[in-house]
Order: sequence, then structure tokens, then C-alpha cells
Amino acid sequence: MTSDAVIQTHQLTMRFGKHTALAPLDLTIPRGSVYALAGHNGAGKTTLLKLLLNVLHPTAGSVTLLGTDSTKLSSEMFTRVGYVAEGQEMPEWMTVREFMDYLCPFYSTWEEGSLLRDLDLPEDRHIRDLSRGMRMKLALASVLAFRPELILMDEPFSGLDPLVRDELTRTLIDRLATEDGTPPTVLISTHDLAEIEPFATHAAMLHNGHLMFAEPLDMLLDRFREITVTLTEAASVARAFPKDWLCPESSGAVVRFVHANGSSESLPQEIRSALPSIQTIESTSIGLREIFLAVTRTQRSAA
Ligand SMILES: Nc1ncnc2c1ncn2[C@@H]1O[C@H](COP(=O)(O)OP(=O)(O)OP(=O)(O)O)[C@@H](O)[C@H]1O
Repeated sequence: MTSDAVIQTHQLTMRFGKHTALAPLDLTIPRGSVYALAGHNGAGKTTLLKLLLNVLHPTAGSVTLLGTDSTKLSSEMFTRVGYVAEGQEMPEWMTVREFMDYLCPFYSTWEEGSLLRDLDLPEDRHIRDLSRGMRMKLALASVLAFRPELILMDEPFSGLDPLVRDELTRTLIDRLATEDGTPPTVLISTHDLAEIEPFATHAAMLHNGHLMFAEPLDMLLDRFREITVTLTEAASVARAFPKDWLCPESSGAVVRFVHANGSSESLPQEIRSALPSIQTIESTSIGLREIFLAVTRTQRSAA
């Protein structure tokens, strides 16, 4: 395990019967990163998070978490790791205040501060009476309060209104920014890619259990580009575009596609050999959501 890795998987594999939920996966999550994990419904995100926490046992391969093989995690280790997921079980009969007071003695690092106030959580309300968004906020508060080194979040924004998403994101960002010493490492599985893009440092994507990419976000955003080619006339454009042109489409004299190495110096030459009479080639940056859509559509049409 590299010294600055908080999580490292080696050929991590999960099969349910004949179905491969996770193909052999090598993934390194660096310390201090905010890692976005994208993937369509059923791509394998929750399976991966559960394997990391040893909730599921892999068919093959291994996980090293905070320097320890995940099958040997002690209860002390779990005071260093926080998990926030939709539908998380909480003691329904307790009030918000009672729940936080109950958890406090388990963690020597507990520091609740103004978390409940920041998240606008009613202290005297029973957990069973909380709305879905309030439950998610309480789950986040109960994790942030013990200042874990590693936070795993499984679709924290799912089904929440924009205000609650904003509160959750702000609280998380504040905690990342004001942490003295090393900020926590965060791994977030989410479909809300526009929400996470402004504060993620890295991004990975699963498709049908296969890793499509895993890298620093700035590198990813630099290499995936939308390319617009304008031809001198509405020429008859080749029907079969090169295979590495993602989601190509043509309309009149304009051809548009996404390229995974859109900033490569050799791309203009490649385009010139594929298309006739080129007037201009334009390269535009795209966001994580557009990258996800281009990769998913390409994988689906290839299948
Ligand atoms: N206990 C199980 N038994 C059988 N198949 C399972 C089990 N758990 C997950 N799967 C399958 O593994 C695949 C990955 O599921 P997973 O829940 O990890 O996807 P996901 O990316 O989290 O999806 P979503 O975005 O919808 O939450 C799916 O095809 C799912 O049906």
C-alpha cells in the first residue's frame, strides 16, 4: 500500500451467483482526497462501498483500509471511519439530542459544535418523525461529530430538495476546510455529479462492475473534451467514425463528438484523416456529468 493511500483495493471482485457485480478492481484512494464515485443504477457502487467496509466479503481480491486488511478491522478502527447511507438504521425511538448524546461516549474525538444548528435539525424531534432529508442530515452530523479520518457516503443527495443538498454540501465542505491537521478523506457515491464536481478532487466511474476511469478530477476534465468540427460544406460525412470518438453526431456541415484524449496534440491530425475539407476544429471543456453520459452511452451502444 502506498504511504498516502487511505484505501487500496487489489483485484477486488464480487460475484452474486453468475452475476459479476464488481470485476477485478485495483483502486487507490489518496489521503485527503474527495473522491466522487459515479455509475449508472446497478453499476456496483454500493457493492464496492460494502466491500471496503467488510460488510460484504469479496469473491476474490482484497482491501486495505487505513493500512489494515479490511477483514481484520477492529472496533477501534471503526471509530476512524464514518459511513453515511440512505436508509441507514438509527434508533427510531430516540430524539435527535438523545441520539447524539448516546454516540458521544463511544468516540474520544467527539466534537459536535454547532453541527445540529448548521444543519437545522430539531433536537427534540424523535428520529421516527424525521423526514428523509432530516434523517440524511442527522446521519451526516453523527459522522462528522467524531471527526473520522475517512468518510464513505452512499448517495447522500438522493431524493433531497436543493436546499437540503446545499446544507449537506456546505456542512461537509466547512468541515473539510476547517479541519485542523489532515482533513478527512471522503468517498462519495452519487448520481448528482454537478453537485459534487465543485469540491471533488478525484473521480472514478463504474459501468456494469467495470472501472471506466479513476483519476484526479483536473486531469479528467482536461482530457475529456467536446470536439466540434466544421466542414467547408455539408459534405457526405463518413458513417463510421473512429471508435474512440464518443457519441459522434453530424448535422449539415458540423460534426460533434467527445474525445477521451481531447487535448492530445495528435488529435487534429487524426480528425483531418477521418473527415474531408475541414474549416475549423473547436475543443470545449465539459463537466463530469457530460463525461459520465458520453461514457455510459458509448458502453451501452457497444453492448
Ligand atoms: N445481495 C445481492 N444479491 C444479488 N445481486 C446483488 C446483490 N446486491 C447487489 N446485487 C447486484 O449487483 C449489481 C450492483 O448493485 P449495486 O447496489 O452495487 O449498484 P449501485 O451502483 O449501487 O446501484 P444504484 O445506483 O441503483 O444504487 C446490481 O446488478 C445488483 O442487482
